[in-house]
Amino acid sequence: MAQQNKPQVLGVIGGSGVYDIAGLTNTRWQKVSSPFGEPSDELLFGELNGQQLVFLPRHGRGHRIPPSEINFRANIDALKRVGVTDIISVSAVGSLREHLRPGMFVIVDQFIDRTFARNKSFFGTGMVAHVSMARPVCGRLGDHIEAAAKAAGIETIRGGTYLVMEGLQFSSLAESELYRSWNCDVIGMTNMPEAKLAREAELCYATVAMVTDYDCWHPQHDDVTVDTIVKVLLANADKARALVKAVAPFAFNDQAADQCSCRTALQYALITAPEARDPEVMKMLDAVAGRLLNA
Ligand SMILES: CSC[C@H]1O[C@H](OP(=O)(O)O)[C@H](O)[C@@H]1O
Ligand SMILES: Nc1ncnc2[nH]cnc12
Repeated sequence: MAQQNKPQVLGVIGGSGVYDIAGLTNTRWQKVSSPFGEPSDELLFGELNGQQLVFLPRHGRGHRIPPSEINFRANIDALKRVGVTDIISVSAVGSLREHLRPGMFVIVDQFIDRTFARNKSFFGTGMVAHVSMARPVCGRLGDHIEAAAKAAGIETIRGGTYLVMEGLQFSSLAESELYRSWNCDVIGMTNMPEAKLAREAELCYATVAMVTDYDCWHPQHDDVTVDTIVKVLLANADKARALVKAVAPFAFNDQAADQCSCRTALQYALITAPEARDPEVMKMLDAVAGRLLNA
């Protein structure tokens, strides 16, 4: 069932403060069309140590697109379409825990999805599928990020629950305290439905969450503002770039990648009978579910 001999291509989705990626060679920005609409921006193709890497700024260059209006489906479809197999999401987050201080990096492993105004699936009427989100991030990719961070001397915390809120406004104090009572660790506005769609597209997905603030619950810290977030992001941008660079050799040289369960996430997920499938919907799924539908 594993996908044999598929070349590994690392994709990086850059969040707030990360609108391109330094140190790539043979770079070109290129428009990629998707049946799901417009991705956030052109994709930046480049090479890192001779291996292909594809970068997409989640909010577009210049941070034009707010979280609720990001076309997550087009972004993930475009990355899959150009051959990306593994996605590292880089995201700014607020901390809901005393010990997660601004400047720290967290490799999150769970999400609580509180978003409500977004297209959350590639599937629907005409082709229904239900993938597992029990373990929403790729543990294998998480291992590589952890190893790379260690090698690069970057302090990271492994594990944590990311509460995904709709926004665009930041949380009220009551909401922030509610999420803390749910044992959430960090809060942001973007990693859902991104992680769900990556799973549907059978892509490995892991998040590096960069803590920028204490949201609004900490009695000794000011309530979060964009200004504070940007200041902390700027101070940590080099660290984020160094981490992406350091992960690449680990991710590129992983013999176990083909066996990763993320890559067969749709195997037992499709439920619509072949004769009940809508050909138009199937056409749109050519990249996302091509492994099964074109077989
Ligand atoms: C600019 S502050 C709020 C903004 O930052 C985070 O985005 P991303 O995950 O793309 O770094 C947060 O989720 C909000 O969208
Ligand atoms: N406190 C916060 N709430 C939501 N998104 C964020 N991104 C960075 N900090 C945040």
